[in-house]
Amino acid sequence: MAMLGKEVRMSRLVNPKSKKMMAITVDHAISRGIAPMTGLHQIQDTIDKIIVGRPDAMTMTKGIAEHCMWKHAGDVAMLMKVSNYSPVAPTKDTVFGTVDEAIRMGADAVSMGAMTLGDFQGEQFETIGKFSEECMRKGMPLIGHVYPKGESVPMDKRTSWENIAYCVRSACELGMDIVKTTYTGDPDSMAKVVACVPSTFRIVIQGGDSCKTLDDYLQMTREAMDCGVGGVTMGRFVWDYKDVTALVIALRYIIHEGYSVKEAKELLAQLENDKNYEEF
Ligand SMILES: O=C(CO)COP(=O)(O)O
Repeated sequence: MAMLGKEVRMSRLVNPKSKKMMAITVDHAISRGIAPMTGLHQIQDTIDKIIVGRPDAMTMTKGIAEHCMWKHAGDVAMLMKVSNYSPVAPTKDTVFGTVDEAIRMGADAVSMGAMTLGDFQGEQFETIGKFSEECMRKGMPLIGHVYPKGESVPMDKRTSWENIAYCVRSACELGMDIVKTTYTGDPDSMAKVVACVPSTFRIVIQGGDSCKTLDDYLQMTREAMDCGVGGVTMGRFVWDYKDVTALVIALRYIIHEGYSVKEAKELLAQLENDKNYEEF
């Protein structure tokens, strides 16, 4: 029974045609500080704009879900983030939520973070191991936000394929179902990462750390989808964009409809102009 529950929930996260997952995340404020996350200040408004663009799922903490998701109940899969790091302790995630809460709130997955290759890897992995056992028992998918940002990793090695592969493989070994991590920067090295886990294990990418321009962002998304990455869980670039809904739709067309960067940019320009979001 529990295994069926997991399958049912996983199916809500993934587009049946493309088999990719498109999630937008709004969980950053606790980790990174509220002041710099200007796109999240008006949190209800930002969530509303994202949902008009119809992503498959949204990642958030329980408190924001309780306040902001009543009017969207059932419109989008909810991924319940149960841990976060802090602006003054960025190498350690602390757990503040439970699997039972996520189930009670109608979530389709539990999501938790870990920073590898640092002083706190051991305790974070220990926690993940316990959650993966409980999630399996209760039919709940477990998603990791796993990055090589521990104390031993220099800044210029945070996207090396070896370190990203280590994160991805660790998440798989700890019993997670999906891992969200950073794109390595090019499709050949990302394909090496993808090859380091069984094909049934889903890798999705974040966006905010790696891209400066819209072109880079769309290009990264296209390349990632083409080299075996199973989707995205994107945040900052999306909700910092001037037309949040239009960008969610343009990304959805890259991820699910196979759009090229050029086609996505044309669609984005059209949407920004006519605001005719419902048609897409
Ligand atoms: O780091 C993240 C928070 O979970 C993910 O998203 P971005 O990098 O796209 O902002």
